[in-house]
Amino acid sequence: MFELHLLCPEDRVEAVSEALEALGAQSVAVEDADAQTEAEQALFGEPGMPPPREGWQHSRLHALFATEEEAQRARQILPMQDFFANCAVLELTPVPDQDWVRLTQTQFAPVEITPDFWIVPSWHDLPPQARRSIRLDPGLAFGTGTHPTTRMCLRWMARQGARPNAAASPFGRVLDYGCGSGILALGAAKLGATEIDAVDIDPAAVQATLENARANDIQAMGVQLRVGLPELAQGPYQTVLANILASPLKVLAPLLSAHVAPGGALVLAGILERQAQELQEAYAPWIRLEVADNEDGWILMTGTR
Ligand SMILES: C[S@@+](CC[C@H](N)C(=O)[O-])C[C@H]1O[C@@H](n2cnc3c(N)ncnc32)[C@H](O)[C@@H]1O
Repeated sequence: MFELHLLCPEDRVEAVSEALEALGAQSVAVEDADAQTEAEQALFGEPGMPPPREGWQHSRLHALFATEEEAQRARQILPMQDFFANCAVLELTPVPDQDWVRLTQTQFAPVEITPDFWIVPSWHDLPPQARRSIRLDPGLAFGTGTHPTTRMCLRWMARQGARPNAAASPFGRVLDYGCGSGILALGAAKLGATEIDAVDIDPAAVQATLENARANDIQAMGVQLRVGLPELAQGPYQTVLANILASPLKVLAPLLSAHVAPGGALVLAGILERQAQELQEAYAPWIRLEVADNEDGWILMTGTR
């Protein structure tokens, strides 16, 4: 593999990316050329909505080609194009052969939720102190336990389970709304929930959750786990978990609130610190949300109906 590195202003990123793909690039990655400097710019997009911009003011593009000939051709042809004005080819580098599977695996170590509750990839031994664990490998669906939003939801559940007077299942009937890999549903099962519905708009997430449930023997534990598209969620739940993002969480406020049983808990993640008030306002007709945890600029909001 060979990688062509280029610089582009924001308004050329799309045209140059498309041209690179037309010239045989197998992938094009775009990053902020000013990253780690004073000029670094944050660029957040919400799912289902167009990105706020196509790229950064100074964007660095990395295009991956299968052969050196293809990469050289792109290197020669692009500078002749009108749309390449103000862009530059930086260099062409060979990509060293690597054991990509091993390399990926080394990037996923066991994740500690609490000292005795861990997320552990299948190729790792369980840490000796792990009394409870979720076996989970990175896949197409979001949720490996490495993101603060997921970790805060799991920590919240672990705290409920750890209460001295907690009943056998501290969660009652559980809804994992936007289940991704199913990590929160699996966490709830490992922490004592016996009746769980996990739903997602993405069929790949539904599939991943089913596979991860099998890998964790959830059925053998006597847990009734139902997995499907959002319409599977029906009726009241004692615990409703949703780690999505602020915009969809606001749109979903009436629906999620309606699923929370009287006295039940709503647990929301995917929210940035500065978005706390807008979430409080969106849920105010039904539930008073409070900030229950925070990590790396993300917050966990919870409330009781
Ligand atoms: C950030 S991931 C969270 C995955 C996992 N629950 C976790 O905590 O790591 C958000 C998930 O919500 C799903 N999602 C987004 N909008 C949704 C909606 N309106 N209804 C249901 N699921 C949605 C996405 O497909 C994605 O799998």
